[in-house]
Amino acid sequence: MTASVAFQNLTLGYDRHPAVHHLDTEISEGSLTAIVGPNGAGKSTLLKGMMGSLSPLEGTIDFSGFEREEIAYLPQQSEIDRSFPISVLDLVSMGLWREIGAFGRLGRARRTQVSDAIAAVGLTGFEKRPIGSLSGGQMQRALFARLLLQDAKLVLLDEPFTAIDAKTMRDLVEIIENWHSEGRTVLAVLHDYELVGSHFPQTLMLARELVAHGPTNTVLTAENRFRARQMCEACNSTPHICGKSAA
Ligand SMILES: Nc1ncnc2c1ncn2[C@@H]1O[C@H](COP(=O)(O)OP(=O)(O)OP(=O)(O)O)[C@@H](O)[C@H]1O
Repeated sequence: MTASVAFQNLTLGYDRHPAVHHLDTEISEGSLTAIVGPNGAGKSTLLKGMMGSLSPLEGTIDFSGFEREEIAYLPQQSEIDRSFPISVLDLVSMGLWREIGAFGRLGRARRTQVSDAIAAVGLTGFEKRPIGSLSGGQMQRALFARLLLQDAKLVLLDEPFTAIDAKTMRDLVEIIENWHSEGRTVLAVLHDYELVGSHFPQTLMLARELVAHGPTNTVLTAENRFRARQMCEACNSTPHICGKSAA
């Protein structure tokens, strides 16, 4: 059976103020999708809804063929607490928590897996470094190493390339493309339309409501981008008349 994530009349929000309105669309298994839209369009809110940290105000998210434990999530950098005193090795090892539990010890095979993941993101030699001492790009590499170990079927990335250099971005895009070729389903919130056009076959454009979803070349049109900006500006200036009303 093929898996999918179906959004049915989905409305998500905060204190009953909707940030994503009446979304109806479906993400198919194995797709590589960029989620785009202006600031405040509801992109991060949609990922939080998929992670279960926000409950729908209305409608449903139906994960057919995906178990909750098979979903990996990379939050925006600004939401990650880097003051916590752990090393790169500890952070990356957390990717194995499903197999070893929160306080389990790493056996030799697991230690090799962790070293391989650290090597795959180019951080060999950084194992003992506290995460608070890493640059933004090094931290993002460490978080991708943790994702590699999670071995998830569905990977959700919130602005994975913010504040990183071009080389790091190329390396991380390669990891994402490998996930895609392995048949994993990947959704990434992105702002760089050129990057989306060259590496992401599918795009979902949001402006609180769905603007368009489908092959990237049909979604990333000047007309859709203009409409998305207009819809978001209307929402931000007069939220009470934004689109359809929530329940
Ligand atoms: N914790 C929160 N409490 C209240 N409102 C929130 C909260 N988080 C987000 N919002 C509001 O919900 C709306 C959508 O925010 P969201 O972060 O999903 O947008 P986004 O498309 O990811 O934006 P950006 O591109 O700026 O990151 C915005 O109006 C935002 O102010």
